[in-house]
Formats: sequence, C-alpha cells, structure tokens
Amino acid sequence: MSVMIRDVRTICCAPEGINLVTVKIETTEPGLYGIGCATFAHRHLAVVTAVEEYLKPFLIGKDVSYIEDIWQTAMGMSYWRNGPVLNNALSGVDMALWDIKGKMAGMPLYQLFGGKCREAVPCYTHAEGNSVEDAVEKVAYLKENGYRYVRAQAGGYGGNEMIHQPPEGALSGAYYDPKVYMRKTIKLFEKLRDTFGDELELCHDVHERLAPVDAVGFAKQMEQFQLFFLEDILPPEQVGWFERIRSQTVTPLAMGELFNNPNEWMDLIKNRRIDYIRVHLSQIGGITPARKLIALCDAFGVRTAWHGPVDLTPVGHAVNAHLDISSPNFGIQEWSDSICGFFADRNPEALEEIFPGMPKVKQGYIYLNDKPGIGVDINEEAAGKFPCSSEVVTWSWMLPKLPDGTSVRP
Ligand SMILES: O=C(O)[C@@H](O)[C@H](O)[C@H](O)CO
Ligand SMILES: [Mg+2]
Repeated sequence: MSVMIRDVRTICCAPEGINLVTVKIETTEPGLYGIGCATFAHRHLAVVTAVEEYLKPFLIGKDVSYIEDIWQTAMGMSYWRNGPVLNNALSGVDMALWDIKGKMAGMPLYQLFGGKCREAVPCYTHAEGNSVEDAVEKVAYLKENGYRYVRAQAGGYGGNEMIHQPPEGALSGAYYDPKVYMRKTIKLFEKLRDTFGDELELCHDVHERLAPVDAVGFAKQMEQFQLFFLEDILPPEQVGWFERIRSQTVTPLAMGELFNNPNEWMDLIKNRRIDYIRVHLSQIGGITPARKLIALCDAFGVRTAWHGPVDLTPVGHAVNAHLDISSPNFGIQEWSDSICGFFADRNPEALEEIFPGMPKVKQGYIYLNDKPGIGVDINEEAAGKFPCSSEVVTWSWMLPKLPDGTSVRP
C-alpha cells in the first residue's frame, strides 16, 4: 500500500543562539514521519515561507517513495532555481523523505547508500585562538582530546588586525588587513609545526577574503607546512583563478561551502583543480544532489569534506556522516565541537535534548547510531524553549572590511 505525505512543516529553534530550521514530513502511516535540515541561519524566515507556502501545497498527497521525481519536480517548478533559500527548503524535504525511506526499510541511511566503507568518520574541529599563542594552546588541547585533524585560525576570519587605521566616519564591520592576516597565519603554522612536528594534520580556512593574486601567493607560501587542506581561498565568483593557483602550488585545496549551483563545481572537479569538495548539503538541495556529486568527484579523484558548521542541525550533521561513512572518496568531515571554537555560548545539552540520537564524537571520530533512517529525532517541546531571532545582523564576520572601509564579499 502506498504511503502518502499528509503534512509538511518547519520547526525553528536556536538553542545555541544560531537559527536552525528543521522540516518535518508526516505521512498517512500512523507514527511514520521524517525530518530534514533546511538551515539557512541568516534568512530562516525566507526558508520557512518557501517550505510552508510553496512546497507544502505541492507535496500533500504525494507518494513518499518518489524521492527523485519529487526532487526534480520541486527544483524545476519555480522555474528560477538554485538559490540558497529554495535549495534549503528542498533539502529539508529531500532529507525527510530519505529519513522516511530508511524507516520503511528498517535500515540506517548509510545502508541504502551501499553500506559502510569504514566504522566511524574521522573529523576535524576548530582551534580558534585570539592570538598565535592562544591558537597553539587550543590545538594542543584538541590533540589531547584525540583529534588528529585540526583547523587552526588566529584572530578570527581574516585575522581581525590592521596596521593602518580606517578613515574618520568609517562604517562598522569586521575590519582586517589581508597582508597582516597572511603574515600572522604563516607565523601560526610555523609555530604549529615547531610544536607538533608531523603528529597532526592541519587545515586552515581563508574564508574567501583574499584578492586573487594574494591567494596565489598565500597558497604557495603555505605549501611548506604540508596542510591537509587550505579552505575557500577565494569566493565562488572567482573560481576562474583556481587554474592559476593549481599550477603554482601543490597545497591541497578545499572549496565550496558557498556553492549552490552545479555549474559552480563542475569545471573545478572535471579539470581536477581542487582536492576536496566542501559544499553545505542543504545549500545544494540535500541528499539527492549530494549523491550525484559524490559520484562525479569519485570519477575525478576529488574527495569529500562536507561543510559541518555550527549553523547546521544535528540532523544535517548526521546526514553528512551517513554519506561519509558510505563513500569511497570520503576525505574528512568538519565537526563543530564546542570546546575550542569562537562560539563560546554554545549549549550542547540543549542541542541533545532537542535532537535525540545526534551523532557523537569520540577521539576524533564521529559515530552514528544504528537506528533506521537518519537516526535523529526532534523534540518539538524542547525546541520551543529556544525561539529564533529575526534580528538583521549588520555587524559580524559576514561583513568584512579592508582598513580603508571597503566592503569585501566573503
Ligand atoms: O568552514 C566553516 O566552518 C566556516 O566557514 C563556517 O562555515 C562559516 O563561518 C559559516 O558557518
Ligand atoms: Mg569555511
């Protein structure tokens, strides 16, 4: 007997002060439902509207087993497509349908994807220091906690330091000086290699804010530290520069957390200009497109390193891990541990209460439970205790500025 979609809705919560969006799909089968991640933290109400006003009327009454067809139709039915709002909305639906399929099969998602390639998922987390010394201490702490891969940053994205003062009347923003940032980061990695030798795999996130020619030079200078990867060295608008970066250095390159459209990654992958694809799964539309991306990358020797930031629900983190554990070309998984990141006011207990079954990290590995589907549930009553904020942020790391006040797109 066919099982149909009976209801679709969004559940928003911010247990750690970061807006999270979950989609819940209920079916005609009593007690059978699925959940998915649709988190676009900075525009959550736009995603809610897309799900509840535009996708829901299309989905009610559809057979839950038609995931591919529903994905294709929902992607095309607005004619204009591939933006972060609509992709996140579709991702929430897509993941929820995969969750339902897993529950109907009585299998965890990774079984539907072909089974395990490894028993747990190696991950890295962030050592974010206010200074070089602070960052080195945090790396040491993470190493003691079993992490073998660490992403190290000093002073926030772009380093947040300047030699020259902004002009009078300069607007607020996250000021930084690209030259100061590059020199400071080189110092940090000199110190890290001095202190830890080859015992750790090190990553660094440029966070897109360099001028292209500086990015070429920086990737070359970082080569001596034998990074696991250098992340998002340029914004998505400048992917045309990767050919030049590639020809100048063997520093492994990871790219893509801001990508939405397959045309943004196609050339980079088929011309082998990056080593790790780092898309945010809900930003590309969920599991259905991610599985195609994995296969494409596998054919060209590119490995996966899905975006795993704080602005992702534990449902999204679990989906990352299901794909990771079952992909032959898995590279590494980002995990947002609360211990050494910038987000000091994190609330992991509340997160666990709202999302029972969320993946666990032990000694640098992510472990999934063996429940059918995604394996993570949502406690709506607990979620209700942490409402989202609709405040429009006008000062943050998302608004970087050069010393003279010029805005830079991250
Ligand atoms: O790679 C990362 O974890 C960062 O680039 C974060 O994704 C960003 O600050 C928004 O979540
Ligand atoms: Mg990043």
